[in-house]
Amino acid sequence: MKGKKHNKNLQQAEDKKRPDSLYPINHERTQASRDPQPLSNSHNPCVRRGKDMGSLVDAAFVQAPEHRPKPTATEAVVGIPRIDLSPVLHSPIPTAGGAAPPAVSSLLAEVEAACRDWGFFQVINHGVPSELQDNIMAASKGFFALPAEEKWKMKRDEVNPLGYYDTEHTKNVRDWKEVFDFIVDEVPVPGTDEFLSLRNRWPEYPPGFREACEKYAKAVNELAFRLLELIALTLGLPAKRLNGFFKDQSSFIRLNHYPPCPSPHLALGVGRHKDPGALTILAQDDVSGLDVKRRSDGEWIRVKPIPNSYIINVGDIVQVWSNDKYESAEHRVSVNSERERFSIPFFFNPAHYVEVQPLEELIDEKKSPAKYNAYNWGEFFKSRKNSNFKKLEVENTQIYHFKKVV
Ligand SMILES: O=C(O)CCC(=O)C(=O)O
Ligand SMILES: [Fe+2]
Repeated sequence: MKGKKHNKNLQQAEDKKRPDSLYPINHERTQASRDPQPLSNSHNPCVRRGKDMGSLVDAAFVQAPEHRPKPTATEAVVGIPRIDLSPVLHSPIPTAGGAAPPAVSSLLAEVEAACRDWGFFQVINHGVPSELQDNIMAASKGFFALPAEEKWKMKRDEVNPLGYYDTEHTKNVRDWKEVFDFIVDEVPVPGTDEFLSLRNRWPEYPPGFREACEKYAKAVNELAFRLLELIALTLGLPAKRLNGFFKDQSSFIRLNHYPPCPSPHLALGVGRHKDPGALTILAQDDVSGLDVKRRSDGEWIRVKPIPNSYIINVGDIVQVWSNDKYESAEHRVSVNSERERFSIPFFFNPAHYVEVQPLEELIDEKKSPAKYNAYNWGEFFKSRKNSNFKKLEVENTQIYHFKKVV
């Protein structure tokens, strides 16, 4: 993989061959891809080093040719909208959009256009103290730098999907990353099974890890509710119309670490996907990598990091609630061979028992009938988590499975 000539040969072979035949793959490796094993390199858990292999990308990570990133990222002249939240930072959000002061009305218009045209936007002046973001980033870096044995003490299993994990698959291709997940509200929810009554795992090292995570979660949770209320207003609903769904919320935070990748043109940090929850609030460091699929032409657009901002995207649940007024946009994470990248998404999810369906106020049986059948969020979440845990032969649950046939 090191020599230029070898790279060139790989490049030429790319579009002609299936991914599995790109490398000198022996049967043992292919088998290992089907049944992921813990990897032993603590600094770069995705790279396998072997006598005969140098440091190659395991076949499990290789994307099909049509899903591989282009050698250079596209940075749009007009990228995802940047929205200044200061009009609602220090004053309460009005209960109805119509009664809003002019600065809030124009903010609502910006949020509405961003959700409609991109499904993504960046926010500045969001109210989360930068110190909390710095602390959790430092905690995340400290944790992922631990020896593999230490991280495995926190390893996720089939009963409790929280904690450390380095073999997640997106659409059945392994992601070039390691993660640590924790839930925001650790309250037992009556009537839920073991899988859904989640308990956080907290590592002993680095010191202060838990405190940094919990303080950060509290602050971003406030931002999440503020965004939810703005979105409700843009749908012509009372500001707090959606808040009830988040009593007993199942939101969780993920610490993502994308190590440098020797073949960034073949693998992805996270394969293309749409977030299944309501909203995602993402902090990223200064290494770019998030690509959003532009709705107008299907082009992958790289999101430029803005220090101390958040990237917001609407998830599948907002798509269903809004009956397709807003669509959850496809995105992915590209990796690079030089620098590791850290990101921290907050997945704002309702209670497990919520039945997700188009909001009745937005439905008119004649003019705009409901486009989705109701589905249970807990069941959906569970089937998604199970499919990310193992490589399956079939596609996992998607909201279009609940789309009504008209
Ligand atoms: O790391 C990122 O920029 C995005 C990660 C992401 O899309 C996800 O974890 O769902
Ligand atoms: Fe995502």
